[in-house]
Amino acid sequence: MKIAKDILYKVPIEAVHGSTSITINKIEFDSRKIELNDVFVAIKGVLSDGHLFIEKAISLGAKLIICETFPAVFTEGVTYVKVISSNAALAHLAANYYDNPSSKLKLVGVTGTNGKTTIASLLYQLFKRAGYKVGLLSTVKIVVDETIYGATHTTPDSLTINHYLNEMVETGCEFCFMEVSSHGIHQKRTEALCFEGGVFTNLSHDHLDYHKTFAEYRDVKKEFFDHLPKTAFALTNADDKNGAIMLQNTHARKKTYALKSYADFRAQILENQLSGLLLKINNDEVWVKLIGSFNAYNVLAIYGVALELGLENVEALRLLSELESVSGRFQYFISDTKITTIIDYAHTPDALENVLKTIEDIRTKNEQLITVVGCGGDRDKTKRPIMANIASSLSNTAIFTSDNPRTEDPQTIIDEMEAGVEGQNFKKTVSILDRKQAIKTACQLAKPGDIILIAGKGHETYQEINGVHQDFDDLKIAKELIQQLGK
Ligand SMILES: CC(=O)N[C@H]1[C@@H](OP(=O)(O)OP(=O)(O)OC[C@H]2O[C@@H](n3ccc(=O)[nH]c3=O)[C@H](O)[C@@H]2O)O[C@H](CO)[C@@H](O)[C@@H]1O[C@H](C)C(=O)N[C@@H](C)C(=O)N[C@H](CCC(=O)O)C(=O)O
Ligand SMILES: Nc1ncnc2c1ncn2[C@@H]1O[C@H](COP(=O)(O)OP(=O)(O)OP(=O)(O)O)[C@@H](O)[C@H]1O
Ligand SMILES: N[C@H](CCC[C@H](N)C(=O)O)C(=O)O
Ligand SMILES: [Mg+2]
Repeated sequence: MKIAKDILYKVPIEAVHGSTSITINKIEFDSRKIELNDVFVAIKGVLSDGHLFIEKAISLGAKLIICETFPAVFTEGVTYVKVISSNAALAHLAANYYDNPSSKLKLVGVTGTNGKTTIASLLYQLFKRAGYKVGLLSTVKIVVDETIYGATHTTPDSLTINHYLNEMVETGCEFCFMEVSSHGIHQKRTEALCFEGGVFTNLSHDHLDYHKTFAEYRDVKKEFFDHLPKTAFALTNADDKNGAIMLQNTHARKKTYALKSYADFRAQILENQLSGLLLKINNDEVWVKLIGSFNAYNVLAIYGVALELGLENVEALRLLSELESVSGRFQYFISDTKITTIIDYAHTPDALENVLKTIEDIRTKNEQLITVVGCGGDRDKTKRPIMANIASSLSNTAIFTSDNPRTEDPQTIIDEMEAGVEGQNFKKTVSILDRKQAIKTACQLAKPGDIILIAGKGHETYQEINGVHQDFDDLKIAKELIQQLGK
């Protein structure tokens, strides 16, 4: 049981109607979950407006209503608090409700278009290997030291974040690494958290359905760094043209990493093979099992964070060399006939181009590259033709197929992809609606030594079609087909 006024601490309040000395049960922002004596936070969403459900919440027992506009009539015995932003209020309420768990461990947020899951997951792995209890909030999963929970978002809502942070504190975790998505920042899911550090990876085309312009998308990411405290570090990629912009107005300790520019943490790629990368980080050589030049950036960012959090240089380098790849991020297997199949979550033009260029760097001319790729439905449509163009120009064969069509017609998505293919590349492409058939065709086409890239779904174990999640695992299916076909 908590007292209303205690959990309202730091919430920017405009007006109050009723008493804030009441005891409350728990906080909800979905009226359907309200129980007796709960707080209902009314949020103006994308699809509907929580303010329309205030009456419903009260009928289910809500005693404290947090809203941006007062209703026309007040209900007796219910307290109403008018706030400037319900999202921001929710963030503070959630942090207060769980006694500010983010201030009781070292929390590091990773933001940027690509690399968040990789960096956050590998930091989790590295600090576990260093002997600490650690937490992780990522697209793939939520981990409280060794207990794994499913993830629904890259950055969950603030109630969920604080719930798990609290569990981490209770379990004795000293560190937590979390992904900070642009939706998360925009919806203030991370607003009341106390960060020890922030990392910027890179910025490229994504989510322009939600953010409308690239500048708006960039500024939302920057907001995360604007809000970091003086005591935190802000580590940015100096090779990315938006890297410096991110730190323009931050109060945090500014640190940079780069392969091409001057930076606090510098690396050089000495070798880049299918078995890993040999890097020279500052003055030390280290062999890591991760593949592809983009992973040199990820490794360098991880190294920077490890040092900023107090690990010794030698220990950080040793731990880097032990890291294992993250599920669905350049995950691969080699068949009996030496066909290499790579599963990668690349679902943006930039990520796809990176993965294809990485394969280009490590393959010899004799091997054919067959790419299977689709684009998700109900998401940014403008990336479809661009991704198809990239796949068809950088592969010997590109097979366009369905990703998660969601509520869209999968054939329409493929048509929109095909529109981006340049004339001279058209003969290298084929469209197969059914993802399993598309993967099967790639396996049939592949000759010994060839490379198959299956892009877009990475770790996902389902395909979402019209609201239904059907079992689908790219890695499992590819392994089965390769075996069935005796490849
Ligand atoms: C577009 C978007 O970000 N939507 C998020 C948003 O929901 P919304 O604004 O659509 O909510 P809404 O349905 O309009 O409802 C408004 C309010 O009314 C409430 N309501 C609604 C109905 C009712 O009967 N009673 C009631 O109280 C709802 O609980 C809500 O508080 O707030 C919800 C609660 O936090 C989120 O779950 C939801 O994420 C949806 C499911 C989603 O798909 N989000 C994706 C796009 C997302 O956030 N992705 C990023 C990663 C992107 C990336 O970098 O790859 C992420 O961090 O996961
Ligand atoms: N530093 C990087 N630069 C460019 N591309 C990268 C980088 N790291 C990973 N990628 C590519 O982007 C894909 C997605 O990587 P990852 O899941 O780590 O990113 P993310 O930022 O968490 O993405 P999401 O927003 O979807 O959660 C990977 O599968 C890989 O192809
Ligand atoms: N976090 C990403 C996931 C996309 C994954 C891809 N498989 C798809 O379904 O579009 C997003 O919400 O845009
Ligand atoms: Mg992610």
